[in-house]
Amino acid sequence: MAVHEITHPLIAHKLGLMRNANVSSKDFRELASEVGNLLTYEATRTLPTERATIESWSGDQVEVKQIKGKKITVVPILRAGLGMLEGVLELIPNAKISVVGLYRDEETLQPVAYFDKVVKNIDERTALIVDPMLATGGTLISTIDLLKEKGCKNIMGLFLVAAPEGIKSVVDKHPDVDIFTAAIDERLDENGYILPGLGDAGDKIFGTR
Ligand SMILES: O=P(O)(O)OC[C@H]1O[C@H](OP(=O)(O)OP(=O)(O)O)[C@H](O)[C@@H]1O
Ligand SMILES: O=c1cc[nH]c(=O)[nH]1
Ligand SMILES: [Mg+2]
Repeated sequence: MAVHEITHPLIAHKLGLMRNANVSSKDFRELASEVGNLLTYEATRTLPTERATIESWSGDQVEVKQIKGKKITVVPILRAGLGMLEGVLELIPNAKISVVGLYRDEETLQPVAYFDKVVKNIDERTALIVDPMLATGGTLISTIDLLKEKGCKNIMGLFLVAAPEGIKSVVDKHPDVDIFTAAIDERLDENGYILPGLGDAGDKIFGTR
């Protein structure tokens, strides 16, 4: 497993706008999607390619590269993961989508799973989990457990902000999973919120705060 903090200036700038207490839902949603797009570009950098021969505009046979194998299923975690989905799909528009629904119980901070609709041949695909926040790590660990139970072997996760405590828990439990995050923040507060963080990402994306 590797944890990648993507320190690109565009990502840093957009994340800075999202941290503003007065950011509107419209702006937060647009920025979540844009950062999701940029993280996808980074996370797909190491996808294996293969050579193929095609007929080009001139009628000549030319060798091109294409992504090898069964490719990707994008796994947005409801609700907040939906806020990044459009930006991810802009770069991999043919990806199959496997939706999972989990929320974090506000008292216990434990994840509660309430929905999953995963593509059938997930054992042949790389799963790209998308969720703005990796806090205690409980939600991500449950999602990875679920995907592995269904046979998925290659798993990556995209996050806007991750807490060191959550990253450690995920690395301990699932050392094979690659994590790409726009920022590794300082710590969790006593309610399990990331500091400095973004606040409640789901509420901001859906305007329910
Ligand atoms: O790492 P954890 O401590 O498990 O917390 C992270 C989870 O919390 C948030 O979801 P939330 O429970 O607020 O659900 P929502 O997306 O429906 O708002 C966030 O989008 C992650 O899914
Ligand atoms: O900081 C946090 C932690 C969990 N969920 C959020 O939306 N934000
Ligand atoms: Mg929420």
